[in-house]
Amino acid sequence: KTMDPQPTKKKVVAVVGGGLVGALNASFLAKRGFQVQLFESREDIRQAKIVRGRSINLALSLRGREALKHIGMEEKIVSKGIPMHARMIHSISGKQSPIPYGKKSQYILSVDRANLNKELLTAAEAYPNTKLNFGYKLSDWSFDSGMMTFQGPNGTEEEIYADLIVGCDGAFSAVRKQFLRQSRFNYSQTYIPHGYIELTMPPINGQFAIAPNFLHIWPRNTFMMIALPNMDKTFTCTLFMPFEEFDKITTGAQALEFFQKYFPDAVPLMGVAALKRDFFQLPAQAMVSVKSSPYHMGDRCVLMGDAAHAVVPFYGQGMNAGFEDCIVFDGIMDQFNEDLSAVLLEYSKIRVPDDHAIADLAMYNYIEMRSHVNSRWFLFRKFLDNFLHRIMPRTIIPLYTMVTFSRMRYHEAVRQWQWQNKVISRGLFVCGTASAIGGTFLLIKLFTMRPSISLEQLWNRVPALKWF
Ligand SMILES: Cc1cc2nc3c(=O)[nH]c(=O)nc-3n(C[C@H](O)[C@H](O)[C@H](O)COP(=O)(O)OP(=O)(O)OC[C@H]3O[C@@H](n4cnc5c(N)ncnc54)[C@H](O)[C@@H]3O)c2cc1C
Ligand SMILES: COc1ccc2c(c1)CN(c1nc(C(=O)N(C)c3cc(Cl)c(F)cc3C(=O)O)c(Cl)s1)C2
Repeated sequence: KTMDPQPTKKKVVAVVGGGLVGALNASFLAKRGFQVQLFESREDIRQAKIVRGRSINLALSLRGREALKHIGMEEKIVSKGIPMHARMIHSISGKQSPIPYGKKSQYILSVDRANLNKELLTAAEAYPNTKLNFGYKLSDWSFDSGMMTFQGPNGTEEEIYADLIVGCDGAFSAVRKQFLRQSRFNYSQTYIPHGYIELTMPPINGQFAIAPNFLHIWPRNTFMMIALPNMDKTFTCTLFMPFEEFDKITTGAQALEFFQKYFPDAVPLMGVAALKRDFFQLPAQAMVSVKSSPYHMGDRCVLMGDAAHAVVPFYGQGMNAGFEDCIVFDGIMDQFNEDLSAVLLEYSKIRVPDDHAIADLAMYNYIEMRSHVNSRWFLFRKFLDNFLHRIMPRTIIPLYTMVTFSRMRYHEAVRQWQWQNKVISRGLFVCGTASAIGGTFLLIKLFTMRPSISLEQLWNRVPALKWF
């Protein structure tokens, strides 16, 4: 009688980092029956007071929602989010122009970061095979022994073992440090010259100061401000500006003067005193883009979320991409029946091209937004996108639609977008030459048939000419 196969004593998986991705990942892994130990350097944010630092609210879209759905959290999080069905573009004159994201069902959600993090930690903690450890800061780990070294809550150094280490410790990951010692590990980080601060727009007479179900944008080329609504009827406004511009504004009066020049409609909505106070509450925060590959080391360690790929926020996809990492990893665990060396190798092979693609897209969008995007250009671009999509719905899909409202792999969305750009530019070229030839032919005909018409009569007769 063959020996009954030993019931696999489920492996110990350590999740390092209890931010958005680590907390979510703990649930994904606990659901699979692993012994999950989550280690977070900060105190339990469910007990601590609100810590300022990262963006207060975030845009949650389809990719992130699919991950939440996987652990049964989608409804709970969506119910506390505010739908944004369109962008609201604010021109310098204060004119507001809505641009829908798409059909009725295509909306994004403004969610509160701290609340999301708390809900995800509580969901992970609910699993009997999960333990959350706060005040544990990883300082190193060993590939061969699987031992991790932590600075424990009372300053003690603790060595803890895991079969698998999942690095979800953010853009400045300590888990990734070991990867940097590894040959053939590729790593790049780019700080952009822009920083950001967050300002608040309070409710007026208990109501939202501006339309709530919109992502408000004040595009001003090198400067840009966006505002996302909160459940308490405030808006969190994020001002993006080069650090050297922030450095020039050192007094409340200068801050006010700057806003009156570039965002005049926002001044009365923020309140002059609050604007002067909020502007200097925190120094402008930096934004870094991190790309790395591979995401794994043998069958011992894998990086996910910002630890693997921190992206600039100009696509609202950082968290959504990190959440999608969890779905992809989980799917590969099924595919390879949890054989970790096969799973980790496949995960890097599949996920690196996609996370690099969204990192590139976000950086591309940052460069586009800061160079020539003012409200007229933004409106024109989105109008063109939506117009072409309407006449050729299956051929031309706006890039943001593929990124925000589909699960299409990020690198495939980029390929499709590049193909579309070729089709459009070729199409425009053909139309351009055709209309030039047709137009010239018409003019010649006009002149040969009625030589009497003078140029300024022609000028007056063809109003479109006045644009040239
Ligand atoms: C201004 C701004 C706006 C953004 N807007 C959006 C948006 O609209 N939509 C979107 O999808 N994304 C957005 N993002 C991106 C999003 O914030 C990040 O992608 C997301 O927070 C990444 O989650 P994470 O868990 O991987 O990393 P983090 O959120 O950074 O969490 C890392 C965790 O690890 C812990 N940690 C760090 N080092 C250690 C250590 N050595 N030991 C133990 N624990 C450690 C940290 O305390 C932290 O809790 C935005 C980012 C910024 C900066
Ligand atoms: C909390 O801090 C932040 C900071 C930046 C962002 C968000 C939250 C949420 N963001 C989203 N961006 C898109 C998008 O696809 N694009 C191309 C856009 C990109 C920019 Cl920069 C923009 F201003 C509008 C759009 C737009 O189309 O509305 C979404 Cl869709 S949501 C950017």
